[in-house]
Amino acid sequence: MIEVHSVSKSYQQHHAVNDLSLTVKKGSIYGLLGSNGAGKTSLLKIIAGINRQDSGTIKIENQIAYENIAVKKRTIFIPDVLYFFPQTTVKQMAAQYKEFYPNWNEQRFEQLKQAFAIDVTRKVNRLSKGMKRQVAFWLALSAMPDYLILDEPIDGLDPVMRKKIKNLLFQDVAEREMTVLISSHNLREIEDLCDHVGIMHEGKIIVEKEIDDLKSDTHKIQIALSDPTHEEHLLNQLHILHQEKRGSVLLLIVKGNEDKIKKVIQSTEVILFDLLPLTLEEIFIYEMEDVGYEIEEILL
Ligand SMILES: Nc1ncnc2c1ncn2[C@@H]1O[C@H](COP(=O)(O)OP(=O)(O)OP(=O)(O)O)[C@@H](O)[C@H]1O
Repeated sequence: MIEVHSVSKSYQQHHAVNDLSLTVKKGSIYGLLGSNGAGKTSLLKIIAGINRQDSGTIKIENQIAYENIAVKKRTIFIPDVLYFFPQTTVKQMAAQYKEFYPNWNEQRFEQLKQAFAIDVTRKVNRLSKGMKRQVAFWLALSAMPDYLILDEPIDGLDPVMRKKIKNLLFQDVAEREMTVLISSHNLREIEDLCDHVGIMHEGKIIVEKEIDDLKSDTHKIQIALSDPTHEEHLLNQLHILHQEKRGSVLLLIVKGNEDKIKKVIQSTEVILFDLLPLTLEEIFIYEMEDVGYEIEEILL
């Protein structure tokens, strides 16, 4: 489990991370979303133990992460800007990883040759941007980390490779409870990957949700009342995130338990009542509206 408690980090006068707390449960995939400059990289570098926070605590499995070799041997951070030693081949990088990471799995490295299909004798710095990223994943997944921290990992990968890497991540999460924290500025890009999503803005988490809860807890409803004078009474009984009127039809985004919502609506006479599914993007649009933010200004 990764526990971030009240962490702040400033550069000169600028608060990159501002009193931020979050928890990533063991075996889950947490998507950290936010616009450019929201503070994602700053936070990930602190969690990975590369930079030190000004205040607050970071614990990985109850241990302080900063300068903790035991934690670092089980954690891999793939940064947004990759670095490989000059003149080093894929094979030489693998040998260095093998030396540092005690769980390095040579058999897996060999197996993944089929997925990545890059000649191991090639110098990594001469590979294309997307191929370098593939090598970073190849090495990381062969090191069998318990914690994988990924900063904008999908950038530069083609769609086939994205799918392959997502499947490999799912496999490691399902089979050996690897914990993944992944940053992105694109909700659509990671919505099928994560079980938790947090949206970061100006150094803070402004909305944080478990995807299954979110999907089962937010509903799009179309309704037309037999007697429009009952509208106010009905709306007062529901937690409404958004409402629109199209003629006599009300379009509502409502939070809460589906059965309870149905019960409330069925206590009023209706001539139309539909409960429709919502996309994750729609859910976030309304959730953020509810806390006073426009998603378009932060993510899209
Ligand atoms: N080393 C540094 N020195 C000074 N300011 C920094 C430094 N690193 C980050 N910042 C500032 O902290 C803020 C957050 O930056 P950060 O890179 O964490 O954001 P981000 O959410 O990862 O952005 P992006 O999506 O563009 O990568 C920015 O205003 C940035 O200019």
